[in-house]
Amino acid sequence: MKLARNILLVDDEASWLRTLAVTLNRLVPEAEIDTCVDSRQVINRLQVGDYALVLLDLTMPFDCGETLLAMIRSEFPNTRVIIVTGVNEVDTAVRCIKNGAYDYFIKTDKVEELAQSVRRALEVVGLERNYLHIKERFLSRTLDNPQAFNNILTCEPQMLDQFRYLEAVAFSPEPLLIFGQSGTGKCEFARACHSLYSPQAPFLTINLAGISSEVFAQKMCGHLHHNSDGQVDAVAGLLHQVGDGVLYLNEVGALPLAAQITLLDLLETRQYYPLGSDSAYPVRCKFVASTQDDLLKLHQAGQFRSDLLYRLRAHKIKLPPLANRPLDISMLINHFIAQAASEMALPAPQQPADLATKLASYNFPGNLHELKGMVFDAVSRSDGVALNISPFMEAINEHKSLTQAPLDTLVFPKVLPSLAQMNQALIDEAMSRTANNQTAAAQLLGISQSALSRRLKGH
Ligand SMILES: Nc1ncnc2c1ncn2[C@@H]1O[C@H](COP(=O)(O)OP(=O)(O)OP(=O)(O)O)[C@@H](O)[C@H]1O
Repeated sequence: MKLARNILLVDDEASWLRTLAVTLNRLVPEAEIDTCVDSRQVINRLQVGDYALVLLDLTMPFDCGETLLAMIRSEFPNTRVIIVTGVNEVDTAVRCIKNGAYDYFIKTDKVEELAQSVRRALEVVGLERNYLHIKERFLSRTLDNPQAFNNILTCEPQMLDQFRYLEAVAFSPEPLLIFGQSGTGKCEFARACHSLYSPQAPFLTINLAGISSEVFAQKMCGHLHHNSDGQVDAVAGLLHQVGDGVLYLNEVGALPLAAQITLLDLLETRQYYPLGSDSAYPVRCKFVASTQDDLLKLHQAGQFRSDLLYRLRAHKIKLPPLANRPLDISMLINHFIAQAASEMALPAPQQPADLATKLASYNFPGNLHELKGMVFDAVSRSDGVALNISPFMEAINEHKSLTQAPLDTLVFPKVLPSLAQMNQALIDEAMSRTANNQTAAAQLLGISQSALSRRLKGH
């Protein structure tokens, strides 16, 4: 289930129906429009078609509009009804709204206003359907499409929860925001979302780190170039290329403020204009954005728009760092050994039984990128039987020496103390460590007991 977009237009005047269908096709291009001239067929049509919205005339032979309105609201509560009629009576309008009509228009009203109301009704139905779907999926403990997660190995319960959540929200047309350090698997999750949402359509990525607002607009929307000979060259943007697929916005936190407005506009209007063109095209893709930065903090620092932030995180996934997934380490090492051996055409060496335990205290600052790199290095250095563990031990020892360094090294404050202050601090420390035993303290300081005694008296 994606956008709610099926609309049934009901009116006994065939020519009016045709005109209305053409107008709405133009003003609400994302809608799929059917017509019905015979009021007796409306309920049958609703039973077989998945209509989000019915535009209903009031005065028709056989079943009148008000009767149909009551039937639709009771039998198809998830379908909205907008009355479009020649009856310009306040009483009738009030009665229809009270009986559940979403809106009421006179046939002579401005079509733009009707189109706006149609858009809003489709959005409301879409949101309701999404909410129900997400609730149902999330409450279920099993995955319907486990194959979508084939490339994400894990047995950590917190990650499996994220699978179920992703499966529940993948079909929503709202954006998905994936938050996690580099190498925690954000791109793999975006791909899993694509496998669930639109596996037949493209998956495209745009890296936003360092991009300028102009390049962003051009890459997204494409452009038309008007040559001097009157010819027009068109360059298709990502929004055109991706079609109904998934567009992955990598590092959205790096997007300049002006480009954030462009993105917000795309998300809100679901329309775009190629540069150099004044024709609007519909945005049909799903957006998945990733970030290593806390967007709320970026917003507080004035670097990220709050309206975009709230729009992007309609659905959000937070991926834990690898150091918090101890159950996965051994399995991931085996996975990367197999991958490395196959890519380098080498025999796959065996993982030593205690390697994962040795790595338990290592914090993997580069997450899976780092683990993968270590395994590839280890496989290339192995004899084909046992995995060479030196790349792992080097990282562990480096980590140890970095974290222990401050203990063995003097750390001076920014403003250096005077020699007299340092002397006094050393004497105080030695006296305190030896419980005020002057002989022992003098030994620690490398001076005689009488010299220490003189200094203490002087102090
Ligand atoms: N759970 C997993 N099981 C197996 N391989 C994984 C898993 N998670 C990630 N990988 C692999 O680890 C590498 C890093 O993952 P990925 O690119 O998805 O991370 P990322 O968070 O998007 O990184 P970056 O922020 O640098 O773009 C990739 O080669 C990916 O295939």
